Amino acid sequence: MADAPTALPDALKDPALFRQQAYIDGAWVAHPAGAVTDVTNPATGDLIAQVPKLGREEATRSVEVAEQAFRAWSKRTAKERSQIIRRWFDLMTEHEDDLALLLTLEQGKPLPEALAEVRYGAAFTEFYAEEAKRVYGDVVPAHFTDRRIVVAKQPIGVVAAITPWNFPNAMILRKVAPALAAGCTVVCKPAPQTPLSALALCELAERAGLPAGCFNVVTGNEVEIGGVYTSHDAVRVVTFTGSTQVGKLLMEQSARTVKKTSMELGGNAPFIVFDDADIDRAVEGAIASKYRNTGQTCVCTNRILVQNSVYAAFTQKLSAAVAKLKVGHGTEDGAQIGPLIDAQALDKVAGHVADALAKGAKIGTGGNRHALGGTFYEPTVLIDAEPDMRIAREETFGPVAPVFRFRTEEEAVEMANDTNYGLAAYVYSRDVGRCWRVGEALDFGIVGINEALLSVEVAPFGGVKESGIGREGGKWGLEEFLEPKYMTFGGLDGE
Ligand SMILES: NC(=O)C1=CN([C@@H]2O[C@H](COP(=O)(O)OP(=O)(O)OC[C@H]3O[C@@H](n4cnc5c(N)ncnc54)[C@H](OP(=O)(O)O)[C@@H]3O)[C@@H](O)[C@H]2O)C=CC1
Ligand SMILES: O=C(O)CCCC(=O)O
Repeated sequence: MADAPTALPDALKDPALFRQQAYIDGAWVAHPAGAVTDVTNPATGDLIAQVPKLGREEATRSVEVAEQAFRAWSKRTAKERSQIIRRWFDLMTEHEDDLALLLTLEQGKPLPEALAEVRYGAAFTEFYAEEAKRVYGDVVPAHFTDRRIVVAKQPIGVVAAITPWNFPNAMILRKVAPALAAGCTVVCKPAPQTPLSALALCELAERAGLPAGCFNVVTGNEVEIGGVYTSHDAVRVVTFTGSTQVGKLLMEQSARTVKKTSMELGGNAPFIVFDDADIDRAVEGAIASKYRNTGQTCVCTNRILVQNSVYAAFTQKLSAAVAKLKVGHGTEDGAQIGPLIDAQALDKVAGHVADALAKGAKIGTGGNRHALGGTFYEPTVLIDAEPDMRIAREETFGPVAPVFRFRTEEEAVEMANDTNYGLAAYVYSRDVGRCWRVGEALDFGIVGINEALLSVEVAPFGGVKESGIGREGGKWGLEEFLEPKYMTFGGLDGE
Protein backbone atom coordinates (compact mmCIF):
# COMPACT_ATOMS: atom_id res chain seq x y z
CA MET A 1 0.00 0.00 0.00
CA ALA A 2 1.50 3.35 -1.04
CA ASP A 3 1.52 6.29 1.36
CA ALA A 4 -1.54 8.49 1.20
CA PRO A 5 -0.71 11.52 -0.93
CA THR A 6 -0.43 14.90 0.72
CA ALA A 7 0.24 17.34 -2.15
CA LEU A 8 -3.30 17.71 -3.41
CA PRO A 9 -4.81 19.62 -0.47
CA ASP A 10 -2.12 22.28 -0.84
CA ALA A 11 -3.50 23.06 -4.28
CA LEU A 12 -6.94 23.87 -2.85
CA LYS A 13 -8.02 27.21 -1.39
CA ASP A 14 -9.96 25.23 1.21
CA PRO A 15 -7.92 22.07 1.97
CA ALA A 16 -10.75 20.62 4.09
CA LEU A 17 -12.60 19.81 0.88
CA PHE A 18 -10.07 17.07 0.21
CA ARG A 19 -11.43 14.06 2.05
CA GLN A 20 -10.11 10.51 2.03
CA GLN A 21 -12.77 8.93 4.21
CA ALA A 22 -16.34 7.85 3.59
CA TYR A 23 -19.18 9.82 5.17
CA ILE A 24 -21.83 7.99 7.19
CA ASP A 25 -24.24 9.51 9.70
CA GLY A 26 -22.42 12.83 9.64
CA ALA A 27 -19.04 11.27 10.50
CA TRP A 28 -15.91 10.55 8.46
CA VAL A 29 -15.30 6.82 8.33
CA ALA A 30 -12.14 4.80 7.54
CA HIS A 31 -11.92 1.08 6.84
CA PRO A 32 -11.52 -0.76 10.17
CA ALA A 33 -8.44 -2.60 8.88
CA GLY A 34 -7.15 0.20 6.66
CA ALA A 35 -8.14 -1.26 3.26
CA VAL A 36 -8.16 1.45 0.60
CA THR A 37 -8.81 2.05 -3.09
CA ASP A 38 -6.25 4.19 -4.92
CA VAL A 39 -7.49 7.24 -6.79
CA THR A 40 -5.23 8.27 -9.64
CA ASN A 41 -5.05 11.24 -11.97
CA PRO A 42 -5.94 9.76 -15.39
CA ALA A 43 -3.74 12.34 -17.15
CA THR A 44 -0.56 11.29 -15.35
CA GLY A 45 -1.29 8.03 -13.58
CA ASP A 46 -0.17 9.68 -10.33
CA LEU A 47 -1.73 8.56 -7.07
CA ILE A 48 -3.78 11.47 -5.75
CA ALA A 49 -5.81 9.93 -2.94
CA GLN A 50 -6.85 6.75 -1.19
CA VAL A 51 -10.39 6.13 -0.01
CA PRO A 52 -11.67 3.32 2.20
CA LYS A 53 -12.67 0.08 0.57
CA LEU A 54 -15.83 -0.49 2.58
CA GLY A 55 -18.35 -3.26 2.10
CA ARG A 56 -21.55 -4.89 3.26
CA GLU A 57 -21.35 -3.84 6.90
CA GLU A 58 -20.87 -0.11 6.28
CA ALA A 59 -23.40 -0.10 3.43
CA THR A 60 -25.97 -1.64 5.77
CA ARG A 61 -25.19 0.89 8.47
CA SER A 62 -25.57 3.73 5.97
CA VAL A 63 -29.05 2.51 5.08
CA GLU A 64 -30.00 2.18 8.74
CA VAL A 65 -28.90 5.72 9.58
CA ALA A 66 -30.62 7.07 6.47
CA GLU A 67 -33.80 5.29 7.53
CA GLN A 68 -33.52 6.85 10.97
CA ALA A 69 -32.78 10.31 9.54
CA PHE A 70 -35.74 10.00 7.15
CA ARG A 71 -38.17 10.10 10.08
CA ALA A 72 -37.15 13.64 11.01
CA TRP A 73 -36.12 15.00 7.59
CA SER A 74 -39.39 14.03 5.94
CA LYS A 75 -41.29 15.82 8.74
CA ARG A 76 -39.44 19.10 8.28
CA THR A 77 -41.39 21.79 6.47
CA ALA A 78 -40.64 22.19 2.79
CA LYS A 79 -39.29 25.64 3.55
CA GLU A 80 -36.80 24.33 6.11
CA ARG A 81 -35.53 21.72 3.65
CA SER A 82 -35.36 24.34 0.94
CA GLN A 83 -33.24 26.67 3.05
CA ILE A 84 -30.66 23.99 3.81
CA ILE A 85 -30.43 22.88 0.18
CA ARG A 86 -30.11 26.52 -0.87
CA ARG A 87 -27.23 27.02 1.59
CA TRP A 88 -25.58 23.97 0.06
CA PHE A 89 -25.90 25.62 -3.36
CA ASP A 90 -24.35 28.85 -2.04
CA LEU A 91 -21.39 26.92 -0.61
CA MET A 92 -20.85 25.06 -3.88
CA THR A 93 -20.79 28.37 -5.69
CA GLU A 94 -18.37 29.84 -3.17
CA HIS A 95 -16.04 26.83 -3.54
CA GLU A 96 -16.51 26.17 -7.24
CA ASP A 97 -12.83 26.54 -8.12
CA ASP A 98 -11.79 23.90 -5.61
CA LEU A 99 -14.60 21.57 -6.66
CA ALA A 100 -13.56 21.98 -10.30
CA LEU A 101 -9.90 21.29 -9.56
CA LEU A 102 -10.71 18.13 -7.59
CA LEU A 103 -12.92 17.01 -10.45
CA THR A 104 -10.26 17.59 -13.12
CA LEU A 105 -7.58 15.83 -11.09
CA GLU A 106 -9.63 12.69 -10.50
CA GLN A 107 -11.54 12.58 -13.80
CA GLY A 108 -9.29 14.25 -16.37
CA LYS A 109 -11.65 16.69 -18.10
CA PRO A 110 -10.31 20.18 -18.91
CA LEU A 111 -10.68 22.64 -16.04
CA PRO A 112 -13.22 24.91 -17.81
CA GLU A 113 -15.38 21.84 -18.47
CA ALA A 114 -15.02 20.79 -14.84
CA LEU A 115 -16.12 24.25 -13.72
CA ALA A 116 -19.09 24.03 -16.08
CA GLU A 117 -19.99 20.68 -14.55
CA VAL A 118 -19.73 22.06 -11.00
CA ARG A 119 -22.10 24.90 -11.98
CA TYR A 120 -24.41 22.47 -13.75
CA GLY A 121 -24.47 20.21 -10.67
CA ALA A 122 -25.05 23.15 -8.34
CA ALA A 123 -27.92 24.31 -10.55
CA PHE A 124 -29.84 21.18 -9.51
CA THR A 125 -29.55 22.20 -5.87
CA GLU A 126 -30.67 25.74 -6.67
CA PHE A 127 -33.60 24.48 -8.73
CA TYR A 128 -34.79 21.84 -6.26
CA ALA A 129 -34.39 24.17 -3.27
CA GLU A 130 -37.06 26.23 -5.02
CA GLU A 131 -39.10 23.26 -6.20
CA ALA A 132 -39.22 21.74 -2.67
CA LYS A 133 -41.86 24.36 -1.83
CA ARG A 134 -44.07 23.40 -4.76
CA VAL A 135 -44.91 19.77 -4.09
CA TYR A 136 -48.63 20.19 -4.61
CA GLY A 137 -51.28 17.52 -4.28
CA ASP A 138 -54.75 17.37 -5.83
CA VAL A 139 -58.37 17.50 -4.73
CA VAL A 140 -60.32 15.29 -7.13
CA PRO A 141 -64.11 15.77 -7.76
CA ALA A 142 -65.73 12.89 -5.87
CA HIS A 143 -68.36 10.50 -7.17
CA PHE A 144 -70.72 10.95 -4.14
CA THR A 145 -71.75 14.20 -2.49
CA ASP A 146 -70.69 13.03 0.97
CA ARG A 147 -67.16 12.12 -0.15
CA ARG A 148 -63.93 14.00 -0.76
CA ILE A 149 -60.90 12.69 -2.60
CA VAL A 150 -57.48 14.06 -1.82
CA VAL A 151 -54.17 13.02 -3.37
CA ALA A 152 -51.12 14.01 -1.33
CA LYS A 153 -47.50 13.59 -2.42
CA GLN A 154 -45.24 11.96 0.15
CA PRO A 155 -41.50 11.27 0.11
CA ILE A 156 -40.84 7.68 -0.86
CA GLY A 157 -38.14 6.85 1.73
CA VAL A 158 -34.44 6.01 1.54
CA VAL A 159 -32.90 6.49 -1.90
CA ALA A 160 -29.76 4.64 -3.06
CA ALA A 161 -27.74 6.48 -5.70
CA ILE A 162 -25.02 4.66 -7.66
CA THR A 163 -23.09 7.09 -9.80
CA PRO A 164 -20.48 7.02 -12.59
CA TRP A 165 -17.06 8.57 -13.08
CA ASN A 166 -17.84 10.66 -16.16
CA PHE A 167 -19.74 13.36 -14.21
CA PRO A 168 -18.55 12.82 -10.62
CA ASN A 169 -20.29 15.95 -9.33
CA ALA A 170 -23.40 16.57 -11.45
CA MET A 171 -24.66 12.98 -11.56
CA ILE A 172 -24.73 12.93 -7.78
CA LEU A 173 -26.46 16.28 -7.41
CA ARG A 174 -29.00 15.52 -10.16
CA LYS A 175 -30.20 12.64 -7.96
CA VAL A 176 -29.53 13.86 -4.43
CA ALA A 177 -30.94 17.40 -4.71
CA PRO A 178 -34.47 16.34 -5.76
CA ALA A 179 -34.44 13.40 -3.34
CA LEU A 180 -33.60 15.66 -0.37
CA ALA A 181 -36.05 18.31 -1.58
CA ALA A 182 -38.81 15.68 -1.66
CA GLY A 183 -38.02 14.73 1.95
CA CYS A 184 -36.07 11.55 1.21
CA THR A 185 -32.64 10.65 2.58
CA VAL A 186 -29.82 9.25 0.48
CA VAL A 187 -27.08 6.63 0.50
CA CYS A 188 -24.62 6.97 -2.35
CA LYS A 189 -21.89 4.84 -3.86
CA PRO A 190 -19.69 6.95 -6.14
CA ALA A 191 -17.55 5.42 -8.87
CA PRO A 192 -14.20 4.24 -7.47
CA GLN A 193 -12.26 6.34 -9.98
CA THR A 194 -13.86 9.60 -8.79
CA PRO A 195 -14.88 9.63 -5.11
CA LEU A 196 -13.28 12.98 -4.22
CA SER A 197 -16.01 15.16 -5.73
CA ALA A 198 -18.64 13.17 -3.82
CA LEU A 199 -16.78 13.52 -0.52
CA ALA A 200 -16.24 17.27 -1.00
CA LEU A 201 -20.02 17.58 -1.47
CA CYS A 202 -20.52 15.84 1.90
CA GLU A 203 -18.23 18.35 3.58
CA LEU A 204 -20.25 21.22 2.11
CA ALA A 205 -23.58 19.55 2.96
CA GLU A 206 -22.48 19.35 6.58
CA ARG A 207 -21.50 23.04 6.57
CA ALA A 208 -24.90 23.86 5.05
CA GLY A 209 -26.57 22.26 8.06
CA LEU A 210 -27.85 19.06 6.48
CA PRO A 211 -28.63 16.75 9.43
CA ALA A 212 -26.50 13.66 9.98
CA GLY A 213 -27.71 10.60 8.10
CA CYS A 214 -29.53 12.51 5.33
CA PHE A 215 -26.69 12.14 2.79
CA ASN A 216 -24.17 9.30 3.16
CA VAL A 217 -21.36 8.40 0.79
CA VAL A 218 -19.90 4.90 1.01
CA THR A 219 -16.81 4.10 -1.05
CA GLY A 220 -15.70 0.54 -1.73
CA ASN A 221 -16.72 -2.81 -3.07
CA GLU A 222 -19.41 -2.34 -5.70
CA VAL A 223 -20.83 -5.84 -5.47
CA GLU A 224 -21.21 -5.69 -1.68
CA ILE A 225 -22.46 -2.10 -1.49
CA GLY A 226 -24.66 -2.47 -4.59
CA GLY A 227 -25.93 -5.76 -3.17
CA VAL A 228 -27.06 -4.09 0.06
CA TYR A 229 -28.55 -1.08 -1.71
CA THR A 230 -30.62 -3.24 -4.05
CA SER A 231 -31.81 -5.68 -1.38
CA HIS A 232 -32.30 -3.81 1.92
CA ASP A 233 -36.00 -3.40 2.69
CA ALA A 234 -35.59 0.23 3.76
CA VAL A 235 -34.27 1.36 0.37
CA ARG A 236 -37.29 2.33 -1.74
CA VAL A 237 -35.60 3.80 -4.85
CA VAL A 238 -32.43 2.75 -6.64
CA THR A 239 -31.27 5.52 -8.94
CA PHE A 240 -28.32 4.67 -11.18
CA THR A 241 -26.30 6.26 -13.97
CA GLY A 242 -23.93 3.99 -15.82
CA SER A 243 -23.80 1.21 -18.36
CA THR A 244 -26.90 -0.60 -19.59
CA GLN A 245 -25.31 -3.89 -18.54
CA VAL A 246 -24.94 -2.87 -14.88
CA GLY A 247 -28.33 -1.09 -14.95
CA LYS A 248 -30.04 -4.34 -15.95
CA LEU A 249 -28.29 -6.18 -13.14
CA LEU A 250 -29.34 -3.57 -10.56
CA MET A 251 -32.93 -3.73 -11.84
CA GLU A 252 -32.95 -7.50 -11.48
CA GLN A 253 -31.56 -7.27 -7.96
CA SER A 254 -34.04 -4.52 -7.02
CA ALA A 255 -37.00 -6.53 -8.31
CA ARG A 256 -36.75 -8.95 -5.40
CA THR A 257 -37.92 -6.30 -2.94
CA VAL A 258 -39.99 -4.39 -5.55
CA LYS A 259 -38.02 -1.17 -5.43
CA LYS A 260 -38.67 1.71 -7.74
CA THR A 261 -35.76 2.15 -10.13
CA SER A 262 -34.59 5.16 -12.04
CA MET A 263 -32.00 4.27 -14.67
CA GLU A 264 -29.89 6.59 -16.84
CA LEU A 265 -28.02 4.13 -19.01
CA GLY A 266 -26.01 4.03 -22.18
CA GLY A 267 -26.74 5.78 -25.47
CA ASN A 268 -25.97 5.55 -29.17
CA ALA A 269 -26.89 9.06 -30.24
CA PRO A 270 -27.45 9.77 -33.94
CA PHE A 271 -26.61 13.24 -35.24
CA ILE A 272 -28.53 13.79 -38.50
CA VAL A 273 -27.43 16.45 -40.96
CA PHE A 274 -29.84 17.13 -43.83
CA ASP A 275 -28.79 18.82 -47.06
CA ASP A 276 -30.75 21.95 -46.14
CA ALA A 277 -28.87 22.39 -42.83
CA ASP A 278 -26.54 25.24 -41.98
CA ILE A 279 -23.41 23.12 -42.40
CA ASP A 280 -21.13 25.33 -40.32
CA ARG A 281 -23.60 25.26 -37.43
CA ALA A 282 -23.92 21.49 -37.82
CA VAL A 283 -20.13 21.04 -37.69
CA GLU A 284 -19.97 23.20 -34.58
CA GLY A 285 -22.81 21.18 -33.01
CA ALA A 286 -21.22 17.85 -33.94
CA ILE A 287 -17.98 18.88 -32.24
CA ALA A 288 -19.75 20.13 -29.12
CA SER A 289 -21.83 16.99 -28.76
CA LYS A 290 -19.17 14.46 -29.78
CA TYR A 291 -16.00 15.65 -28.09
CA ARG A 292 -17.41 17.01 -24.82
CA ASN A 293 -15.72 15.18 -21.94
CA THR A 294 -13.52 13.41 -24.54
CA GLY A 295 -16.63 11.69 -25.84
CA GLN A 296 -17.40 10.10 -22.48
CA THR A 297 -20.98 11.25 -22.06
CA CYS A 298 -24.09 9.15 -22.56
CA VAL A 299 -25.64 11.88 -24.76
CA CYS A 300 -22.47 12.23 -26.84
CA THR A 301 -23.03 11.83 -30.55
CA ASN A 302 -22.07 8.27 -31.46
CA ARG A 303 -23.09 8.22 -35.14
CA ILE A 304 -23.12 11.18 -37.51
CA LEU A 305 -25.58 10.61 -40.39
CA VAL A 306 -25.12 12.99 -43.31
CA GLN A 307 -27.21 13.37 -46.46
CA ASN A 308 -25.36 12.33 -49.59
CA SER A 309 -25.24 15.70 -51.37
CA VAL A 310 -23.51 17.47 -48.46
CA TYR A 311 -21.46 14.48 -47.25
CA ALA A 312 -18.14 15.58 -48.74
CA ALA A 313 -18.49 19.22 -47.65
CA PHE A 314 -19.49 18.22 -44.12
CA THR A 315 -16.76 15.64 -43.56
CA GLN A 316 -14.11 17.98 -44.92
CA LYS A 317 -15.12 20.82 -42.60
CA LEU A 318 -15.55 18.49 -39.64
CA SER A 319 -12.15 16.84 -40.12
CA ALA A 320 -10.41 20.21 -40.47
CA ALA A 321 -12.05 21.56 -37.29
CA VAL A 322 -11.42 18.38 -35.27
CA ALA A 323 -7.75 18.35 -36.28
CA LYS A 324 -7.40 21.70 -34.48
CA LEU A 325 -8.75 20.49 -31.11
CA LYS A 326 -6.08 20.75 -28.45
CA VAL A 327 -5.34 17.60 -26.50
CA GLY A 328 -3.77 18.05 -23.08
CA HIS A 329 -3.84 17.59 -19.34
CA GLY A 330 -7.02 19.04 -17.88
CA THR A 331 -5.11 21.65 -15.92
CA GLU A 332 -3.22 22.88 -19.00
CA ASP A 333 -4.31 26.21 -20.50
CA GLY A 334 -6.41 25.78 -23.62
CA ALA A 335 -6.75 21.98 -23.36
CA GLN A 336 -10.00 20.82 -24.99
CA ILE A 337 -9.59 17.05 -24.98
CA GLY A 338 -8.38 15.26 -21.87
CA PRO A 339 -7.39 11.63 -21.29
CA LEU A 340 -9.79 8.70 -21.31
CA ILE A 341 -10.67 7.47 -17.86
CA ASP A 342 -8.60 4.26 -17.96
CA ALA A 343 -6.83 1.67 -20.09
CA GLN A 344 -10.03 -0.32 -20.61
CA ALA A 345 -11.73 2.74 -22.10
CA LEU A 346 -8.71 3.31 -24.36
CA ASP A 347 -8.83 -0.30 -25.57
CA LYS A 348 -12.52 0.02 -26.42
CA VAL A 349 -11.94 3.19 -28.44
CA ALA A 350 -8.92 1.75 -30.27
CA GLY A 351 -10.89 -1.45 -30.91
CA HIS A 352 -13.79 0.46 -32.48
CA VAL A 353 -11.43 2.35 -34.78
CA ALA A 354 -9.52 -0.81 -35.81
CA ASP A 355 -12.76 -2.64 -36.56
CA ALA A 356 -14.12 0.28 -38.63
CA LEU A 357 -10.88 0.57 -40.64
CA ALA A 358 -10.85 -3.18 -41.28
CA LYS A 359 -14.40 -2.90 -42.64
CA GLY A 360 -13.61 -0.06 -45.05
CA ALA A 361 -13.78 3.22 -43.12
CA LYS A 362 -11.19 5.90 -43.91
CA ILE A 363 -9.51 8.36 -41.60
CA GLY A 364 -10.66 12.00 -41.84
CA THR A 365 -8.32 12.96 -39.04
CA GLY A 366 -6.72 11.26 -36.02
CA GLY A 367 -7.06 7.49 -35.66
CA ASN A 368 -4.23 6.82 -33.22
CA ARG A 369 -3.23 6.97 -29.61
CA HIS A 370 -2.04 10.49 -28.88
CA ALA A 371 1.64 11.37 -28.59
CA LEU A 372 1.04 12.32 -24.93
CA GLY A 373 0.77 8.59 -24.23
CA GLY A 374 -1.17 7.20 -21.26
CA THR A 375 -4.87 7.07 -22.07
CA PHE A 376 -4.85 10.03 -24.46
CA TYR A 377 -6.42 9.35 -27.88
CA GLU A 378 -6.43 11.63 -30.91
CA PRO A 379 -9.73 13.32 -31.73
CA THR A 380 -10.79 11.25 -34.71
CA VAL A 381 -13.17 11.42 -37.67
CA LEU A 382 -13.97 8.24 -39.61
CA ILE A 383 -15.36 8.62 -43.12
CA ASP A 384 -17.51 6.03 -44.96
CA ALA A 385 -18.74 4.39 -41.80
CA GLU A 386 -21.22 1.53 -42.31
CA PRO A 387 -23.91 -0.06 -40.11
CA ASP A 388 -22.04 -3.38 -39.81
CA MET A 389 -19.20 -1.76 -37.87
CA ARG A 390 -19.04 -2.15 -34.08
CA ILE A 391 -18.97 1.61 -33.75
CA ALA A 392 -22.47 1.75 -35.26
CA ARG A 393 -23.96 -0.49 -32.58
CA GLU A 394 -21.92 0.02 -29.40
CA GLU A 395 -21.41 3.13 -27.31
CA THR A 396 -17.81 4.20 -28.07
CA PHE A 397 -17.39 6.58 -25.11
CA GLY A 398 -14.39 8.23 -26.72
CA PRO A 399 -13.35 11.00 -29.13
CA VAL A 400 -14.19 9.20 -32.38
CA ALA A 401 -16.85 10.44 -34.81
CA PRO A 402 -17.91 7.96 -37.50
CA VAL A 403 -19.76 9.60 -40.40
CA PHE A 404 -22.44 7.56 -42.19
CA ARG A 405 -24.21 8.43 -45.44
CA PHE A 406 -27.96 8.51 -46.12
CA ARG A 407 -30.12 9.52 -49.08
CA THR A 408 -33.69 10.18 -47.92
CA GLU A 409 -35.44 11.41 -44.79
CA GLU A 410 -37.05 7.98 -44.29
CA GLU A 411 -33.66 6.29 -44.52
CA ALA A 412 -32.18 8.71 -41.97
CA VAL A 413 -34.95 8.01 -39.44
CA GLU A 414 -34.66 4.27 -39.99
CA MET A 415 -30.89 4.31 -39.51
CA ALA A 416 -31.16 6.56 -36.45
CA ASN A 417 -33.73 4.31 -34.78
CA ASP A 418 -31.84 1.10 -35.63
CA THR A 419 -30.42 0.66 -32.12
CA ASN A 420 -31.51 -0.76 -28.78
CA TYR A 421 -30.61 2.57 -27.20
CA GLY A 422 -32.87 5.62 -27.08
CA LEU A 423 -31.34 8.45 -25.08
CA ALA A 424 -30.43 11.49 -27.20
CA ALA A 425 -30.64 12.36 -30.90
CA TYR A 426 -29.77 15.48 -32.88
CA VAL A 427 -31.30 16.88 -36.09
CA TYR A 428 -29.90 19.66 -38.25
CA SER A 429 -32.15 21.14 -40.96
CA ARG A 430 -33.56 24.56 -41.87
CA ASP A 431 -36.93 23.04 -42.85
CA VAL A 432 -39.29 23.50 -39.90
CA GLY A 433 -41.71 20.82 -41.11
CA ARG A 434 -38.90 18.31 -41.42
CA CYS A 435 -37.55 19.17 -37.97
CA TRP A 436 -40.96 18.44 -36.41
CA ARG A 437 -41.54 15.27 -38.48
CA VAL A 438 -38.14 13.80 -37.75
CA GLY A 439 -38.12 14.96 -34.12
CA GLU A 440 -41.39 13.13 -33.54
CA ALA A 441 -40.31 10.01 -35.44
CA LEU A 442 -37.10 9.49 -33.48
CA ASP A 443 -37.35 6.87 -30.71
CA PHE A 444 -35.27 8.85 -28.23
CA GLY A 445 -36.04 10.59 -24.93
CA ILE A 446 -34.21 13.80 -25.86
CA VAL A 447 -33.96 15.45 -29.28
CA GLY A 448 -31.78 18.46 -30.03
CA ILE A 449 -32.96 20.36 -33.12
CA ASN A 450 -30.24 22.61 -34.51
CA GLU A 451 -28.83 22.48 -30.97
CA ALA A 452 -26.19 20.20 -29.51
CA LEU A 453 -26.04 21.14 -25.84
CA LEU A 454 -29.11 19.60 -24.25
CA SER A 455 -28.41 19.25 -20.57
CA VAL A 456 -30.05 21.74 -18.27
CA GLU A 457 -31.54 21.40 -14.80
CA VAL A 458 -35.05 22.49 -15.81
CA ALA A 459 -35.69 19.85 -18.50
CA PRO A 460 -36.33 16.09 -18.25
CA PHE A 461 -33.20 14.06 -18.95
CA GLY A 462 -33.68 10.37 -19.69
CA GLY A 463 -34.09 7.71 -22.30
CA VAL A 464 -36.36 5.08 -23.80
CA LYS A 465 -35.64 1.46 -24.77
CA GLU A 466 -32.42 0.17 -23.19
CA SER A 467 -31.25 3.69 -22.33
CA GLY A 468 -33.28 3.61 -19.17
CA ILE A 469 -36.34 4.41 -17.15
CA GLY A 470 -37.37 7.63 -15.45
CA ARG A 471 -36.35 11.24 -15.86
CA GLU A 472 -33.96 13.53 -14.02
CA GLY A 473 -34.31 17.31 -13.94
CA GLY A 474 -37.24 19.70 -13.86
CA LYS A 475 -40.53 18.83 -12.19
CA TRP A 476 -40.16 15.28 -13.52
CA GLY A 477 -37.00 14.67 -11.48
CA LEU A 478 -38.84 15.38 -8.24
CA GLU A 479 -41.67 12.97 -9.04
CA GLU A 480 -39.20 10.06 -8.99
CA PHE A 481 -38.93 10.49 -5.21
CA LEU A 482 -42.60 11.08 -4.38
CA GLU A 483 -45.48 8.70 -3.95
CA PRO A 484 -49.03 9.86 -4.52
CA LYS A 485 -51.22 8.95 -1.57
CA TYR A 486 -54.95 8.76 -2.26
CA MET A 487 -57.08 9.55 0.78
CA THR A 488 -60.83 9.53 0.66
CA PHE A 489 -63.07 11.10 3.29
CA GLY A 490 -66.62 9.77 3.70
CA GLY A 491 -69.71 10.61 5.73
CA LEU A 492 -69.49 14.36 5.17
CA ASP A 493 -73.34 14.71 5.11
CA GLY A 494 -73.26 14.47 8.86
CA GLU A 495 -76.01 11.79 8.99
N1 LIG B 1 -24.68 6.39 -18.92
C1 LIG B 1 -23.51 6.85 -18.55
O1 LIG B 1 -23.37 8.00 -18.22
C2 LIG B 1 -22.36 5.95 -18.45
C3 LIG B 1 -22.17 4.93 -19.34
N2 LIG B 1 -21.09 4.14 -19.22
C4 LIG B 1 -20.89 3.10 -20.25
O2 LIG B 1 -20.39 1.94 -19.63
C5 LIG B 1 -19.14 1.57 -20.19
C6 LIG B 1 -18.29 0.95 -19.11
O3 LIG B 1 -18.00 1.89 -18.10
P1 LIG B 1 -18.01 1.46 -16.55
O4 LIG B 1 -17.37 2.49 -15.74
O5 LIG B 1 -17.50 0.07 -16.46
O6 LIG B 1 -19.58 1.51 -16.24
P2 LIG B 1 -20.38 0.80 -15.08
O7 LIG B 1 -21.82 0.85 -15.42
O8 LIG B 1 -19.78 -0.52 -14.76
O9 LIG B 1 -20.08 1.73 -13.80
C7 LIG B 1 -20.92 2.74 -13.34
C8 LIG B 1 -21.11 2.61 -11.85
O10 LIG B 1 -21.74 1.38 -11.54
C9 LIG B 1 -21.01 0.72 -10.51
N3 LIG B 1 -21.21 -0.73 -10.56
C10 LIG B 1 -20.69 -1.62 -11.43
N4 LIG B 1 -21.10 -2.87 -11.12
C11 LIG B 1 -21.91 -2.76 -10.04
C12 LIG B 1 -22.65 -3.69 -9.25
N5 LIG B 1 -22.65 -4.99 -9.51
N6 LIG B 1 -23.36 -3.20 -8.21
C13 LIG B 1 -23.37 -1.88 -7.93
N7 LIG B 1 -22.68 -0.97 -8.63
C14 LIG B 1 -21.96 -1.39 -9.68
C15 LIG B 1 -19.60 1.16 -10.78
O11 LIG B 1 -18.77 0.91 -9.68
P3 LIG B 1 -17.43 0.03 -9.88
O12 LIG B 1 -16.58 0.78 -10.85
O13 LIG B 1 -16.91 -0.05 -8.49
O14 LIG B 1 -17.78 -1.29 -10.47
C16 LIG B 1 -19.82 2.63 -11.05
O15 LIG B 1 -20.03 3.34 -9.84
C17 LIG B 1 -18.59 2.86 -20.76
O16 LIG B 1 -17.67 2.62 -21.78
C18 LIG B 1 -19.84 3.50 -21.28
O17 LIG B 1 -20.18 2.96 -22.52
C19 LIG B 1 -20.21 4.29 -18.19
C20 LIG B 1 -20.35 5.27 -17.27
C21 LIG B 1 -21.42 6.22 -17.37
O1 LIG C 1 -23.28 10.66 -19.36
C1 LIG C 1 -24.12 10.87 -18.50
O2 LIG C 1 -24.88 10.05 -18.02
C2 LIG C 1 -24.18 12.19 -17.92
C3 LIG C 1 -24.87 13.14 -18.78
C4 LIG C 1 -24.36 14.46 -18.49
C5 LIG C 1 -25.34 15.46 -18.91
O3 LIG C 1 -26.25 15.73 -18.14
O4 LIG C 1 -25.21 15.95 -20.02
